[in-house]
Amino acid sequence: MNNVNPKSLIVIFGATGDLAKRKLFPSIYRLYQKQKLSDEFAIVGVARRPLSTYEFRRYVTESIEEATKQELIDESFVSHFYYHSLDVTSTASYQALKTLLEQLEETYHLPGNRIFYLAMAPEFFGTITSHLKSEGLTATPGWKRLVIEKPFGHDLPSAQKLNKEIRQAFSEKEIFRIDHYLGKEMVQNIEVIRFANAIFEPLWNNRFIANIQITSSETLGVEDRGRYYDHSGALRDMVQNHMLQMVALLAMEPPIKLTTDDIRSEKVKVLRALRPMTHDDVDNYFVRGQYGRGFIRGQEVVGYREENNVDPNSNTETFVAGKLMIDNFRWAGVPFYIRTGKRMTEKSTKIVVQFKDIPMNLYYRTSEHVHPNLLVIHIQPDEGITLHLNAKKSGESMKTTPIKLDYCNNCIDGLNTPEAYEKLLYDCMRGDATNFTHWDEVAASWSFVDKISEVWANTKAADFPNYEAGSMGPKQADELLQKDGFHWWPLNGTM
Ligand SMILES: NC(=O)C1=CN([C@@H]2O[C@H](COP(=O)(O)OP(=O)(O)OC[C@H]3O[C@@H](n4cnc5c(N)ncnc54)[C@H](OP(=O)(O)O)[C@@H]3O)[C@@H](O)[C@H]2O)C=CC1
Ligand SMILES: O=C1O[C@H](COP(=O)(O)O)[C@@H](O)[C@H](O)[C@H]1O
Repeated sequence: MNNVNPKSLIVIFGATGDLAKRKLFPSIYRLYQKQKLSDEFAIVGVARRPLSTYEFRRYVTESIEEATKQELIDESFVSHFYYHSLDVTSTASYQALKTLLEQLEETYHLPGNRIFYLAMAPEFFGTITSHLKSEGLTATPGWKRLVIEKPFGHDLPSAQKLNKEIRQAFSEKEIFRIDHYLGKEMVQNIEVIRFANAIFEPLWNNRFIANIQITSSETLGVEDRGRYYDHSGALRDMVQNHMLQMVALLAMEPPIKLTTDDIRSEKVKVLRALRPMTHDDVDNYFVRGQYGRGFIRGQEVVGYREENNVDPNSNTETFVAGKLMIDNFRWAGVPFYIRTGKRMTEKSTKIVVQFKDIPMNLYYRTSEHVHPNLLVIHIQPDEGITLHLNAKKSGESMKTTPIKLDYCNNCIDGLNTPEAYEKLLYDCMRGDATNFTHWDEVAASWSFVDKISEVWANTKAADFPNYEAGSMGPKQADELLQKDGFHWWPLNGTM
């Protein structure tokens, strides 16, 4: 396949914001360095503040230098960047933007392929797409694509409303809903580990797997996103999208082919097979937490309720643990435990697949306990796979000892492992939507999550804050597994 993208023009709405600065500009630069962009490309940044194109180029350069911690060597790169000041809520300046796009397409000999990237607050998504259409910016001789950031709605009804709005201007095939976890190297590796290895797929079911644990922990607090986060919480911010996407990839049936539609349709089936929570189930299956004061790497940090733009009596959860059951033939009876939170002990995303115990312990006289086999998929910061087995303890007669077979992905690729946004942008430019979420996945995820948020919205969490910053969350999250005879496997590799 040709590794260079088709000639296209990218319009970034929200070009002066945090996402553009930290993720999008550095990713475009890396694609340029790797010669994955066509020689002729143009990027137009859009935001309200009045900047000249010269000032914007300076800003892009600084953003990239800050992100890559290197001086931007290739000056010609930023000469492809242009700026247009516009308030997206008013149609007044869309015509001038249209003229700019047409001029650039002429200058760069572009065939009219346009990517509209909405790196802006979600309340603007519907307005922007409607104005793009009414002002004629979507009427282009080439293809058009819309990249849309999360959150995609706040619940199912708002997501449906938003979807209806953007579908007035873009078809489902033209919409690329970003879930940046799907761009992570080891998340993409889940399919390969499962479907390219004869030893796993036969065991990948309720006859051999005891439970699956997915943890995504962060040490950061809400930082400067209190205004958004206090209305969202961890359930909407992390579970509805990233966590459920990982569940879907782990649990889906092998797709007929590795095409976008085949993979997505298998993922949707999993999300639809999630056992819906009844009002009474929520307390038994889900745990919420909110951090109080504590220490992160020896530094004292404030509690969630003391953060900027957070209600001092906030009932918003910054931690969620849950037990999901997938009611289908393959997974009946196997709990999928998920856990995610802010201000936890360490920054780590890991999946642990715990296999069932051997039917009988032949070594009970010499080894009281034979360690369960575990397959650990390290998503971040270290990327790799560890298989936990048992072997004979050296020098001892038939005594077992746990051993690990380790594969480290980023030890080989090191800093060259492409960043999630880099890969997703590249996919979008090539029109590959596999690692973006289809509307059906979004809808099924909201249906599941809405039941939990409804219950939580109507019941105040009496014990908030219920975990200390720097800990692994409230004790109820441990009890969730203890009730089933399991425990969370530690993240630091000591099993
Ligand atoms: N930041 C992150 O790490 C992540 C962000 N996201 C999502 O990405 C999106 C953007 O987030 P983020 O970059 O953090 O947001 P910021 O608040 O940092 O940036 C918002 C951008 O929108 C522009 N803007 C605001 N109002 C208008 C308007 N009326 N007309 C034109 N431009 C406007 C702002 O520029 P100006 O003030 O000059 O108009 C700014 O460029 C959100 O949907 C967020 O949820 C998702 C995952 C991670
Ligand atoms: O989407 C989000 O993800 C980040 C965590 O992403 P990661 O790649 O650093 O694991 C989270 O901090 C943020 O709250 C959420 O909106």
